[in-house]
Amino acid sequence: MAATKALLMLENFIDGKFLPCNSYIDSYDPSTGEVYCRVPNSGKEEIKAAVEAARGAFPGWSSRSPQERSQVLNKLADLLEQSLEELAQAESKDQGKTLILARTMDIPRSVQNFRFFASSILHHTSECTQMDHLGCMHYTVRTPVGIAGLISPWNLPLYLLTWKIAPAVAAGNTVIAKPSELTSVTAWMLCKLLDKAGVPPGVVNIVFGTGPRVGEALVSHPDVPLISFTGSQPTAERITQLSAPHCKKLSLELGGKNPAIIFEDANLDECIPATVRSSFANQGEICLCTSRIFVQKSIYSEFLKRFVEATRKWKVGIPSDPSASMGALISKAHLEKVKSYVKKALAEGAQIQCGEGVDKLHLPARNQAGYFMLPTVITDIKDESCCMKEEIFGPVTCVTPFDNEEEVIQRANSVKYGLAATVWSRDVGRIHRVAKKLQSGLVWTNCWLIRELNLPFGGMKSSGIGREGAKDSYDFFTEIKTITVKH
Ligand SMILES: NC(=O)C1=CN([C@@H]2O[C@H](COP(=O)(O)OP(=O)(O)OC[C@H]3O[C@@H](n4cnc5c(N)ncnc54)[C@H](O)[C@@H]3O)[C@@H](O)[C@H]2O)C=CC1
Ligand SMILES: N/C(=C\C=C\C(=O)O)C(=O)O
Repeated sequence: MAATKALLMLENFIDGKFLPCNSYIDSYDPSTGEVYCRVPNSGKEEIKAAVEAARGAFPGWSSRSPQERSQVLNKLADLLEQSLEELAQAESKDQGKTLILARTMDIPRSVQNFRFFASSILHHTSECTQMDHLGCMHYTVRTPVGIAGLISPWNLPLYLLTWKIAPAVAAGNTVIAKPSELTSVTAWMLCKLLDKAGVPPGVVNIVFGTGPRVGEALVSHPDVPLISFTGSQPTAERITQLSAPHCKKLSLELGGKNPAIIFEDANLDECIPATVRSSFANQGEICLCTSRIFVQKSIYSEFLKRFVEATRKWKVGIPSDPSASMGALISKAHLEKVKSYVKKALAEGAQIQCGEGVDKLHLPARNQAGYFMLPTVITDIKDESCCMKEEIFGPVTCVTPFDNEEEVIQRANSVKYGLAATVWSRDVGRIHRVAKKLQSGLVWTNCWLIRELNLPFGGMKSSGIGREGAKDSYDFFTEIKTITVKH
């Protein structure tokens, strides 16, 4: 009889201690479809304990100097970096992404998040004004808000969790974080490093479980005055409703339906590989991924031919395959949802140029039940189609022709989202004009996903409320007060 492998059991981390839970949720390896880990199914009781711990730790942590907090965060960054390979292996297994991506993007960026906020916390200044005729001066001070509730998604698990934990604790808050129940392993591994880095008990508490159960308990708790959330728009709506009676501070980083606009003077040698990457990186499971590609009519046929050829070379493979560009999608339910969009497009008369239903996916026998799908390119689709309006969050992108600048701006802006856009042209004037008119929190021109962490990150319209970055995160995680002194 084959020996059954022991499941990885996670525990909550509250007040510096790992604590078991009364009930657990199964967590799947997306590349095989097998359960490999069990995640605490926490609820109100665990949130109550975490709030007590975070409240107890707040006076000590918030009264430390920025320099002292910075040292701790730098130490944590060093420890994460020393565990880079182990964390990358865990992230790839838990999420389904390629090991290469976890190694080169997710974990390095998690390290960078701590280093970045360890540095930026040292450089904030406050405002001061004078009213000499009244003998007054005025100045502002900022203080940490208190206990920060942080809720993160499954697509970039440690990367997005640390993007919230680092600025919150750098500013002197204590935190209760709830990672996605689908990808909790690297957050649990992070807990093992906190004590060694010098993070006092209760400063960072991580409570695992589902959104409706533990997520809502966190959002509804009256002693958690601030919620930072990254995830879907319907969940953001629910969080907003639950927070309203308490007037909580909210930062909401939500989805996108991001356009790429490709003008006839674009450098296609650069644009095509970058647009394949912007459409399909991380299986298309990044809120910044391109899902509507507008191509000027005169180059449409050439672009499409070359884009489809390049997409067919974007290999889908098991996450550890070094030649794979794409791994497995997060879950069976999500895979089915993404595939259902391709079916809907077909039913509307669209053409599938490559990928789902057209090409064959080759996988090893033990991965046949994994959540894989080929990168898929759709054409001949109307702007009103759900594939052109709704966030699919998978490896599916639509290509459509346009005639002129004015038309394409109007079409690009005709969705409820406004997160990220790319514009490809050699005409500098046009780039500035178009970038300014796009309803989008981020516009990358002649590139994609080059991040400047100092500057605001976030979306407009249904893509969210608030921005994250050096100054924006500091403003969000602190309260400002104006003090007037008459002398
Ligand atoms: N960054 C992004 O833009 C993301 C977008 N999505 C979109 O959302 C769709 C659904 O994915 P989900 O995993 O269901 O996203 P989600 O928005 O439900 O999950 C994100 C986080 O919110 C938590 N959550 C869920 N319901 C909650 C509630 N009622 N109260 C408090 N916290 C709650 C989840 O447990 C998870 O930690 C995806 O297909 C994709 O379109 C998903 C993940 C990230
Ligand atoms: N928020 C997301 C991506 C952020 C990327 C970055 O900060 O570089 C997302 O996919 O949800």
